[in-house]
Amino acid sequence: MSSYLELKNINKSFETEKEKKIVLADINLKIRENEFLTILGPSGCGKSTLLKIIAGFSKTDGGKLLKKGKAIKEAGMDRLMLFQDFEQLFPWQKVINNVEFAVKQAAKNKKLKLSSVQIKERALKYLKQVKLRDYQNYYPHQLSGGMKQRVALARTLAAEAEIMLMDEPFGSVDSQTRQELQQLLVQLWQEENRTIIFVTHDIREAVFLSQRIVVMKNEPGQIINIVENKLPYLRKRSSRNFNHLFEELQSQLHS
Ligand SMILES: Nc1ncnc2c1ncn2[C@@H]1O[C@H](COP(=O)(O)OP(=O)(O)OP(=O)(O)O)[C@@H](O)[C@H]1O
Repeated sequence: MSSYLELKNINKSFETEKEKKIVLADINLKIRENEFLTILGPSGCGKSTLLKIIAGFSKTDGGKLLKKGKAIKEAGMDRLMLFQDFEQLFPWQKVINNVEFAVKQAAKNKKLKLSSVQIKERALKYLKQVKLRDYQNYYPHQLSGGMKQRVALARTLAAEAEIMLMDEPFGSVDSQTRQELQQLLVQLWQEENRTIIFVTHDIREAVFLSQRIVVMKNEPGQIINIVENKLPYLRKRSSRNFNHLFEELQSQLHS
């Protein structure tokens, strides 16, 4: 398997006044370019910690993170995180300016000179993709939670992050909006060449979204299985195969 991103023997512990707690133990994982990978596991198994290590926000106790064979030790614009929190946009900027900010960052990174018209055009392209073009002049506080997550999604796309690290981004929205956002994300992933690493504890979300599902267990956080999900997109939540995979994953998580 060609490996784009590789986690090699990653270990992580946190020290508190009382004890040293091993959170991640010997994590080994190869991630393919442009794949949609989900990390599924119970609360506290270290999913967010693992994502932060990939983002370069959190140091490991040992092990390596490699991208195309080269060690990466710091955060970079190639790996951006999207969180559950609705308040990840700049509240003082309109929707369009939030996205333009990311377009400018991406251009700066590539040493590309863009005119203000070009910057706006690019930002609008991403807002159109998340179906929020008509809300370009709204401020974040004038949007619903699901809309804010769509702007955050547009901003990550506009930043041209090759790797999108998503930490339960739809965890705070109602179930109908959540399903709509899941469908939108699959569509965006199919349109854009991005690698997505998505953290969730929701089995159905993992089955709906991803090509591979990394199943983790608790105390210490370890990978217990990696499941290939070959169900054709767009997945039907009511289908027999969908529910079969759901049950298989459920039994793995509870074993
Ligand atoms: N900064 C920290 N200091 C001490 N312990 C921490 C810190 N960050 C995380 N932990 C501990 O690491 C463990 C894993 O936390 P993490 O947030 O990665 O789990 P998770 O699988 O993402 O959980 P959830 O699904 O509930 O968000 C937990 O026991 C948590 O208390």
